[in-house]
Amino acid sequence: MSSLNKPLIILGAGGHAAVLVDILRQQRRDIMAIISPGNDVLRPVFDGLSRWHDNDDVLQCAPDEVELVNGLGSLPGNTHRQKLYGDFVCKGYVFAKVIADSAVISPYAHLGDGVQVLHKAVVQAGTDISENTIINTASVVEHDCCIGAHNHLAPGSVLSGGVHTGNSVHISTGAVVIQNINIGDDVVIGAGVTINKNVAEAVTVYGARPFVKTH
Ligand SMILES: CC(=O)SCCNC(=O)CCNC(=O)[C@H](O)C(C)(C)COP(=O)(O)OP(=O)(O)OC[C@H]1O[C@@H](n2cnc3c(N)ncnc32)[C@H](O)[C@@H]1OP(=O)(O)O
Repeated sequence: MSSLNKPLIILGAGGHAAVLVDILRQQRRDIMAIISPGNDVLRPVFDGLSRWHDNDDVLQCAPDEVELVNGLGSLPGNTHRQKLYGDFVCKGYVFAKVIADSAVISPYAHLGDGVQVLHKAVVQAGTDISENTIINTASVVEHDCCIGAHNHLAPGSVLSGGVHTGNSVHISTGAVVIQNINIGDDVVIGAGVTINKNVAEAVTVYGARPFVKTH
């Protein structure tokens, strides 16, 4: 169970982490540190925050003293974000939810630990979103959807009512899924694609295939 009061440690210091820290600073959340293992040039949004260099630096804090924020972004085929989440959950740590103030979340939706809902995203009533999933900027998850763990709904993607996704699904920027579709585990839906049939697990769907129907 996550709390709004515990100090946060941000794992990662790239573009996705920058968006999250921006949201959290606007909400005046207590950020204890960001962890940036490399020699990245730090962005202005991180100014004034303590910088740690190793993910294991988290272990100096007991799991009940802090909450973690998964600052790694998610692209098709890259499992670092999911692995990082699993490694720290196994050690007893909890990942905080990050919800932008401009997001619209129904009180009748359920969000799992570590779910991130970014600016202008909408999550409608009856929807369930499992752990460590990103609902990215301006994406829409309509009523009664069931979204698996470790999904990434990239910016501007739209899931109509009653869509079910498995775990580790990536729905790319601007993709659209019509109502009551089932999408299997480990699927990638390409940018801008419209999905109107169920998708079996572990496939990538991309490219335009317009139909022309005579009236
Ligand atoms: C805040 C953020 O930035 S979050 C990150 C958002 N980014 C995303 O969501 C990533 C989206 N990625 C995609 O859509 C990718 O194109 C994928 C994953 C669907 C496919 O990637 P790959 O398997 O590497 O395919 P690849 O790039 O080799 O393209 C193969 C062919 O399909 C075409 N193609 C690839 N994706 C698409 C697409 N979405 N729509 C139409 N055509 C496409 C390519 O142009 C290429 O055609 P060509 O051979 O005639 O040149």
